[in-house]
Amino acid sequence: MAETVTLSGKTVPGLLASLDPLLREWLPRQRWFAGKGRPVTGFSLVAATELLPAESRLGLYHLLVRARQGPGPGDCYQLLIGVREALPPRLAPALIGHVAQGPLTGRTVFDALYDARPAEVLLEALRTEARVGVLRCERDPGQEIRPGLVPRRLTGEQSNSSVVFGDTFILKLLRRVVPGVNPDLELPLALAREGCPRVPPPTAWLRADLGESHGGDGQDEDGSYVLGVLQPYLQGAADGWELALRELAKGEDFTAEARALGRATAEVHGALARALPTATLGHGQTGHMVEGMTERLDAAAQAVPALRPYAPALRTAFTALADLAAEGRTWTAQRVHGDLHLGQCLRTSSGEWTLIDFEGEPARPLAERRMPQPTVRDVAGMLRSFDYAAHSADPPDPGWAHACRAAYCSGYAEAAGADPRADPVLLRAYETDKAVYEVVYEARHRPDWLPVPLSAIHRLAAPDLP
Ligand SMILES: Nc1ncnc2c1ncn2[C@@H]1O[C@H](COP(=O)(O)OP(=O)(O)O)[C@@H](O)[C@H]1O
Ligand SMILES: O=P(O)(O)O[C@H]1O[C@H](CO)[C@@H](O[C@H]2O[C@H](CO)[C@@H](O)[C@H](O)[C@H]2O)[C@H](O)[C@H]1O
Repeated sequence: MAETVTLSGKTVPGLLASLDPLLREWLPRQRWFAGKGRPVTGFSLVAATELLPAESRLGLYHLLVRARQGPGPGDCYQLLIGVREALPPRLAPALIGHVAQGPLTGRTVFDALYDARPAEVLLEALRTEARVGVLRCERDPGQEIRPGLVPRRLTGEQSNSSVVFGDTFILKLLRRVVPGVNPDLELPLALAREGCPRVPPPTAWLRADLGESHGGDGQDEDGSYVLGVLQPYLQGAADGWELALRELAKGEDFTAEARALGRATAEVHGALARALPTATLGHGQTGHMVEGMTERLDAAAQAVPALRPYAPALRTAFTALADLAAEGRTWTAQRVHGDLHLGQCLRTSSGEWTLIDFEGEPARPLAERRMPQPTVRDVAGMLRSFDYAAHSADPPDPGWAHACRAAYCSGYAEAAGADPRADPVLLRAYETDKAVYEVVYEARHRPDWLPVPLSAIHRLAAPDLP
């Protein structure tokens, strides 16, 4: 049984003075730091909540800080800062630094998510729907959370940070946060209401309620931030990326799984279309969409020189779509996953495919991520992912990707009643847009992987070559 704890909720004057020089060094080194490549020039505090006072053996602070990087207010990050006299060796990888100034002088601060006690404190707060400082915990009254579940931090490369509790729940704490409705909570809640079994239903969630606008990136700005979501942990589930690589290494066929994944995607799309508003994209909206794709391509070509020679040919994928719209073609749009790839698909121990991580592409503005879009966008993401897997194999196996891509589209068509391949212009535009995104993503986060999306760019730029 978890030890009960009273969360302090105090604010701490001067806290940032203690942390600033250490965070400047530490923050840019984190996998989830979104502003890679530009130095952090300073911080401003959006909110600080003391959970456990620093005078106790373990101090714990919840922080929302903006990291300035050049002009503009900078991105806002969620940090859970632990404070101890000294770190035990098991917490060495969590070290942020030794404080030399301000109220925490002489103490050691660390990323508290590496430690069990802070994670227990968070779970207990969610379980009891605690309200402390600006933090608000809410939960689904229909799901039980047993007290005292043992936490374990996930160690994989992530855009956010996750903790598993007793193999029963997983808590994802968002790292770069923006005010407004977050699709990572909004869509799973809507799907749960719709009774869709393909997505784990949110059990509890954490928000910061700042009451007034604090500068965000879109129309949804309302001073309320979604900070984390607790959901059932699918014990024994395997992620699609690892499964695909395993089958590739063995030279095994993956088309049955690809087909099942296509069906699962179509079912989730069906439920989203029932749960949330849809739209028709006419000439104007399609033009806007094409403009966005073209702008992203231009920005990507600026940022990644290897993309430049392909830009004119890639642009034709977008102009072809604009031409169809000019002839009067329209498309149905609805809420979609927004960043679907094999790593977002979990195959449960009973063999069912489940989709996770509805945050959308983290780098895009929230308002854009929440806009209705053609479902082909997710299909394109998955098609790209089969290609990624095949090109990560040694030697690359384009035939494997080709077979999986076809099987995925067939599975999708079976469940949706419409085959994404029936609209090749739309599909090519979205696949191109996704490959361009991936080029930028890899250049920024994993330069060694850049050849993978670039090989697709090469093919997409010359679609008629064999
Ligand atoms: N409900 C779940 N059950 C089991 N594992 C999960 C679940 N949700 C997420 N995971 C694991 O956690 C990892 C990170 O989750 P994800 O939502 O993709 O976070 P991020 O946005 O940080 O990438 C996933 O790749 C998956 O392995
Ligand atoms: O899962 P995230 O929300 O963090 O998504 C980001 O990271 C992904 C990589 O971890 C990245 O996906 C790309 O690499 C995958 C293999 O690692 C591949 O399956 C995907 O098809 C490819 O796009 C994703 O784009 C990015 O947003």
